[in-house]
Amino acid sequence: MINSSTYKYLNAQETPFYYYDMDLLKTSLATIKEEAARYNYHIHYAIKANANPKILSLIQAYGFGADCVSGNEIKRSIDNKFPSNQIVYAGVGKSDKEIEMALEANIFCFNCESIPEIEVINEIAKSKNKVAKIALRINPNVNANTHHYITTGIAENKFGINPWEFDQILELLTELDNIQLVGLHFHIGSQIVDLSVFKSLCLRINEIQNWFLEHQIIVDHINVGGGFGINYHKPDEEPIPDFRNYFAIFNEFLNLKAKQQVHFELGRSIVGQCGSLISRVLYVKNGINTNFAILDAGMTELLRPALYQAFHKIENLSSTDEHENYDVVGPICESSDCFGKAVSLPKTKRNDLIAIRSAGAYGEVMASNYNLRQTAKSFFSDDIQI
Ligand SMILES: Cc1ncc(COP(=O)(O)O)c(C=O)c1O
Ligand SMILES: N[C@@H](CCCC[NH3+])C(=O)O
Repeated sequence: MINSSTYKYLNAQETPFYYYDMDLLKTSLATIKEEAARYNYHIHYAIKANANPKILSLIQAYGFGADCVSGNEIKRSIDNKFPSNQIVYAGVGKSDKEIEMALEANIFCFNCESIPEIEVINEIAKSKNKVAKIALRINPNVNANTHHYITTGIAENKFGINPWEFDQILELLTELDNIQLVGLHFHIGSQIVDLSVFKSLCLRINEIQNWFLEHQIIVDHINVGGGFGINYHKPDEEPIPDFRNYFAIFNEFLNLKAKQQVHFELGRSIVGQCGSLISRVLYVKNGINTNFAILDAGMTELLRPALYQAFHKIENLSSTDEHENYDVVGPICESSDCFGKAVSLPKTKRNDLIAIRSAGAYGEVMASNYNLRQTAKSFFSDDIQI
């Protein structure tokens, strides 16, 4: 929600830009910390959701670890003071160079996604006289009931190790001296709002963990990944997802062994609601069946609608007139450059300020310079002098 003095400040800036409500982020972080503490859960923030340094240093200050998917994300985490021993590193395609730098940085754990990757990590660790701690990222074949493109834990997906490879993995672990198995890791997808999916995940993890126990393997931690979704339709009514019920599911359904820790990798649920993309109307023009509101922001600033037909609430911050329907589009030379069709907005005109809400996760990080666009700036509520 943007009040009138903030509006005045934002309206004086060159658009488009990202605007972050840092009070909301602080409240979200405090809530997560409190709810996770009930069960002694360990939270790693998924840097991929938003790697803006100012956001990272605030998250780090709450004591969370970092979940990374590239060498550069590991570097960015360390630069923003995330302790290396709280950094986990997943990804199906870790390069030798990235593995080397992660070993040099002494990260907490590699979440390994294939047998050849484990062999390569062992080889590189050996050359450095180190022992790499690893967790097995397992593909549990649990349907996340979310958009097809952001489902990661069904058998057809490229992510993780399949259960039919477990015997081979056990053999390998006895042969490799520079690998230490410390965890089992799962991440089945993103924007999951149906909590029963997490119950199904827990039940499947129990089955998988039992297989390992039958083979005399007890790991230190179970990493259940991230994926908890946000309410894109009601960012003001539900600015913070229901972490209490979310964490309670894992407490109820996950069978843990003594001293076993539970790790989470939360991205969207932490930062999603605190960010908005702020843009200005360049032109309103008549189409055959619709009016187009053409913004100065496009899919280059926020790709999600073009890539996944994702819904983001769109608000006209400058007008309170009667509502009309608009197709809200960007300036990019692609027909998919559309933020919403038949969006009901107060009568909209050139230079009105538009907020595209819930853009804190997978917004700024997925921006591109296609059409040689300028990189959008970001503003933070706590920097605004009113
Ligand atoms: C391995 C892994 N962990 C955590 C996340 C964070 O997911 P989310 O932002 O949905 O919480 C992702 C992204 O989906 C991921 O690929
Ligand atoms: N980028 C996706 C989520 C993918 C998460 C990374 N595995 C989104 O905007 O919803």
